[in-house]
Amino acid sequence: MSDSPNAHAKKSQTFLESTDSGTQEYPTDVDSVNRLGATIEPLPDEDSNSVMMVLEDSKPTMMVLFLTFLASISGFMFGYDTGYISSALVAIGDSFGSPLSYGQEQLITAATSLGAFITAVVSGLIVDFFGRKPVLMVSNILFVVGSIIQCASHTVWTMIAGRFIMGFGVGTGSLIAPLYIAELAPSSFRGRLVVLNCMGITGGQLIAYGIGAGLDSVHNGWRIVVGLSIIPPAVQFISFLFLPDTPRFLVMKNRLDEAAKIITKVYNGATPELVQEKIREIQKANSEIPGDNAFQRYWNSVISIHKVPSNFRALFLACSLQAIQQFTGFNSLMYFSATIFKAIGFDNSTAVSLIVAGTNFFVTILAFLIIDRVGRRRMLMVSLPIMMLFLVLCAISFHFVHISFDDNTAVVNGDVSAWGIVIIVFMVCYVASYAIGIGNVPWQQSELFPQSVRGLGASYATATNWVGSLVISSTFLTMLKNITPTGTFALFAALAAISIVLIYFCYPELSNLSLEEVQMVLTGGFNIKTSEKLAKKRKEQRRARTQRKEKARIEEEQIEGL
Ligand SMILES: O[C@H]1[C@H](O)[C@@H](O)[C@H](O)[C@@H](O)[C@H]1O
Repeated sequence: MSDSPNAHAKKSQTFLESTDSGTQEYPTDVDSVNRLGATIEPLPDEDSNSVMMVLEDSKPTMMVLFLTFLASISGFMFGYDTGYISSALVAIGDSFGSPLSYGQEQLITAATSLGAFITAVVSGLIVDFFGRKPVLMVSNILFVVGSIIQCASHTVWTMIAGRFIMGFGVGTGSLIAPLYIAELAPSSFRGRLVVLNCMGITGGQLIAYGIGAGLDSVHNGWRIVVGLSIIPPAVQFISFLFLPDTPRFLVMKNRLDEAAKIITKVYNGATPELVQEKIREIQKANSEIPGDNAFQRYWNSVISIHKVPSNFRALFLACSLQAIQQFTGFNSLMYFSATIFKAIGFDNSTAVSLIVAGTNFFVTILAFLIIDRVGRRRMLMVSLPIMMLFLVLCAISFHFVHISFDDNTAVVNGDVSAWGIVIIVFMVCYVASYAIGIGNVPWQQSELFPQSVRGLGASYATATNWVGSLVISSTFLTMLKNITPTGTFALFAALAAISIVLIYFCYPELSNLSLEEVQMVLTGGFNIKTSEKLAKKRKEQRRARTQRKEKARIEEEQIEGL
């Protein structure tokens, strides 16, 4: 039942007052953190039996791994659908009557990013109301419809329409999959499990490049490449018919019994008492956004995300990281590396591009292995300076290579020189340093927000990603022509330099913290020092607990052996 107008007005007023002061959520803990000058005193000590330590420390259950794997199919589709287009553009040839013009190629490529941008914005509105699972399933339908239209298309415009609709699916999936995973994962494994989705993206890109190259000379082979993309969303759709939404969403909707059932399944060692404690913890971190209808609630979340200081800090960080990921230029290589390598003079440029996609994928596996151990902040502070270095080296090397342009701004000819090889080596190093840090960390975005604005915040950040991808993919060739490859790579390097300063001063260490602790860190400032201390403390506590468990296990074995 909805509130009476008076009651609702009062609720909204209280809400707005509290958002002004920024103390609406987590009154006790956050106040203590602020009072103590952002020390970590109010947090549980090593011997505490708190939910944070027992549940968040637990190894992911089979159920969590299974759900993460299925959700990562969205990542795979994101990668596959953005990856196949470079080979398809070549393979389409004159399937639509005449060869594609440069402008048509741009439109076909950009249609998916544009569609993705639109749904990344809209989905933020709906995931918090309808749930993560139903919206994910709708994205599957959009993927399939988009693929079918493309497969059957005989004109450029139907192809563009198919890519656009598929983009709706890509945008929605790219928002929800990491959100779904982050909300399920125990905190000490959250980073890794979200990176699994990134492995889906980079693996999808690699496979799309590979299949595209393999079917290059098959008549209408590009239709097979597109047609294959129907299978993963169909599998994901059917699986999710039988699978749950996240406990955090269910608690938000007051469906506590369902939430309890799932918490029991996703956390190892979840006794009924711990499950109840976990639910209370989630409730405490969750402020219900008031409003009589969806629009009012959406509007109030928009206000909350901008006016509550900790929410706004989270928003600033999530969007900045996605912008840094895109504006430091990686996708220019993803989409145009074949063009660049052709310009430098390589005959089999698609094969050389496979090296870029392969490096991105394999280094993402490395990121998967270390993200929770090394920490997000440290990975960024190592990866960005190395990236900047190799961007500068690429810029310098391009100065020594002769590249010319035709009227369509496409890059042509040039001899393979020693500098050409040097550029490839530098690019591979650049891609590796990208993939170890900024290629993955921004997708941890959901952990920055409290669940009352998590969908909205993740949607702003995902939309930033797609705008960046759209801008870079539609301006890169023009930049090469107008400010030269040296100027273009120097510009990316300059943006990387600014990013380093931003991360150094603003991005706290969030690895190993529970989603509720992240909110405490972002209250009253960016609290870099506090976050580092807290993350370290959590890590040590975890190590000590593992050692204690191991010791107890050995002792038990010895007693049994007597
Ligand atoms: O994290 C992903 C990944 O790095 C992809 O390779 C890239 O194409 C995407 O734009 C990015 O969001």
